Amino acid sequence: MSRLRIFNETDTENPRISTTDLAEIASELAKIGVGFEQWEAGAPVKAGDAPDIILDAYRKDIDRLVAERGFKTVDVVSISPEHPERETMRGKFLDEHFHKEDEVRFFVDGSGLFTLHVGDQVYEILCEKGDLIAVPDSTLHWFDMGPQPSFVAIRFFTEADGWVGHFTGTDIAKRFPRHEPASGG
Ligand SMILES: CSCCC(=O)/C(O)=C/O
Ligand SMILES: [Fe+2]
Ligand code: NI
Repeated sequence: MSRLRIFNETDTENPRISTTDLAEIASELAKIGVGFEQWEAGAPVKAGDAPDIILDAYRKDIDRLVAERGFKTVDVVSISPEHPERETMRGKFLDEHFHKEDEVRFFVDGSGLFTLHVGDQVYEILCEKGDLIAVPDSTLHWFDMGPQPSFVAIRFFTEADGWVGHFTGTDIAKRFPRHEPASGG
């Protein structure tokens, strides 16, 4: 279940808001210019599937979004818990950074934890299958796929170069919760 928690940056343990209500999540995030929508993610794809399979399965949605918003590049991050490079891939996004373009991601399987640092507030968003999130350019943030990653996200870029992160060098991300592994068998 998708979830939003909002913290003061000085209190990493007690969120001042915690909600799984999708309308409330969208409305809180809209206040900081972040788009949060639910899209149908019914194609039979799973974490670890090859990017081409994902792109073929979601071609219609991708083409629509590209036509509407003028994206130049689309790629896929698809990682299962068995991925041999999972630690390296996890480490790539774990520290505070920003992009010089909006960060638009459509989760079509699994989950991941986005955390945004806006002013003195920290917005932790648990994104799940079916969530489309659009974070404005220059927003400070980090992303945790967890130690046993299991997700597929389609990424949309307005820059031809694709993913470019600018790291701030702060340690704020280390002080906030990480993505907890799913419990149970
Ligand atoms: C959810 S897709 C992988 C993470 C990513 O692209 C990013 O920019 C995290 O900040
Ligand atoms: Fe990012
Ligand atoms: Ni700050």
